[in-house]
Amino acid sequence: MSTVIKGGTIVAADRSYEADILIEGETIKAIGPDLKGEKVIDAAGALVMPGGIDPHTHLEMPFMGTTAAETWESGTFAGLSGGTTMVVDFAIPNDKGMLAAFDDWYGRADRSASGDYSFHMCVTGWDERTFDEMETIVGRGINTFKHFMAYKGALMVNDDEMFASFQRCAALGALPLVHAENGDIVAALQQKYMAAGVTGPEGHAYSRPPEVEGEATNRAIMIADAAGVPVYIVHVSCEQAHEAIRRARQKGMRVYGEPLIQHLVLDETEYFNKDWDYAARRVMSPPFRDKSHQDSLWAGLAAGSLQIVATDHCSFTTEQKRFGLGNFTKIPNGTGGIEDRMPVLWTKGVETGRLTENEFVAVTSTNIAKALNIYPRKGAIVPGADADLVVWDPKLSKTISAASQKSIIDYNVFEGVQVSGLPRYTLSRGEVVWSDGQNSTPQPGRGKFIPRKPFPAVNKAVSKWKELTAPRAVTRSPEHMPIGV
Ligand SMILES: NC(=O)NCCC(=O)O
Ligand SMILES: [Zn+2]
Ligand SMILES: [Zn+2]
Repeated sequence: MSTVIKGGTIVAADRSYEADILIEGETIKAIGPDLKGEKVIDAAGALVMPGGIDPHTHLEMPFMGTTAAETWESGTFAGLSGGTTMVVDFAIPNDKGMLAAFDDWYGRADRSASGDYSFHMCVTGWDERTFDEMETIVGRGINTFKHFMAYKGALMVNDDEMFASFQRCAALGALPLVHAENGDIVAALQQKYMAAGVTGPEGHAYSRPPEVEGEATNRAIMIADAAGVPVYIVHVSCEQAHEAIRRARQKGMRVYGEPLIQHLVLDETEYFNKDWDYAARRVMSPPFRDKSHQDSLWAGLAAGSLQIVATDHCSFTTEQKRFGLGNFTKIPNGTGGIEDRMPVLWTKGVETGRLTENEFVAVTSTNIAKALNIYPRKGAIVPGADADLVVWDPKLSKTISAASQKSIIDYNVFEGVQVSGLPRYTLSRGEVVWSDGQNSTPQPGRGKFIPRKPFPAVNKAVSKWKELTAPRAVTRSPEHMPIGV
């Protein structure tokens, strides 16, 4: 079966141009004028872009004594409705280790995902089994390992554990990811504010100030440099963290920075809302910041010091958030955004002139595919690529509302935000899986695991340079040595 997408403007990360796209089976066959296919998709007046990739989700994540309520079925379908055709979720090893975690995550995604997916594997401690299992995990198609510098007593790793894991990543051609917040300081500040009677969601924001994130970001970067490996900092929320990334990149270090759509658009005043539920629903780590930090993140995306926009979609119901009534440290951390990332970024970014349409494609898809080593199978409109495509209609608009969303959560942190720019159609490997106004439904089990090979180039370059510039012993001939000592 062949399909042609007709009459649209292709928007890629590097340019925009008018052409049709011919799809055969699951992949792009040809790009050019006047192409013909058995089925025609109308893209007149629309932009055709690579499907969005959300590199940071936590679907059905067991966390803080509960499990994120957004499921693989609802989450991936919500993503497709907003133009996201692939997600990368975080597998968390329990006592049974990484291989069991992989099987667990794979089993649920395989049964339920409507769109394609991959996983990052979390490193939550360090021992011989972890060392060995990392290699097996790379063999299973995972090239990224996540480290939490926060969540003391749960997921947090210390510097020595992180350094050991980063060295292992370097050896395996894998990329370490880091949640950068100083977990010791956060734990101390949590106690301080609770003791002072600040028990509501605002205490969450007070206990995680930007300095705590900036310090940890800088430390993670330095540890990666010492280990001779690139590093990817997730959910960069503030100028302090952005500054550390900018500084490192200026020195030639390979550091990637990922702000979230939430941090770009929502600010800390959300936590001061008089309605406890309203504020608690917005509790996530790092917390929302003030407008000056938002300006820094937008500038970073335009300047290239930040390259990726994600969601960290980790959605809990209001009932789950209420576990933290009377103690903000018990409010499950996480917010949603998978459905709204692309429309909100388009509206607040491209429609305002903060981003070009090509930068939009870069930060929602192409840069991510490159950073995760699945380019150009994903993130590109070229012959041979998977036909994951969005026919994006800049004239379609809506007001975001929990009442009409595809996500199964009972609220939406973007409630009331007006967006213009939405998918007219979303295609996943050649099939229309979302069609505006047509009652599209989830197709659980349709999504495929996308294996990701180790990095051939960047890790090799970093370790080669490290080796060339490594400190070496000075060779001294006997006449330059003291005698008789
Ligand atoms: N971000 C957040 O608050 N929850 C999800 C887990 C994480 O990424 O830290
Ligand atoms: Zn995190
Ligand atoms: Zn996360």
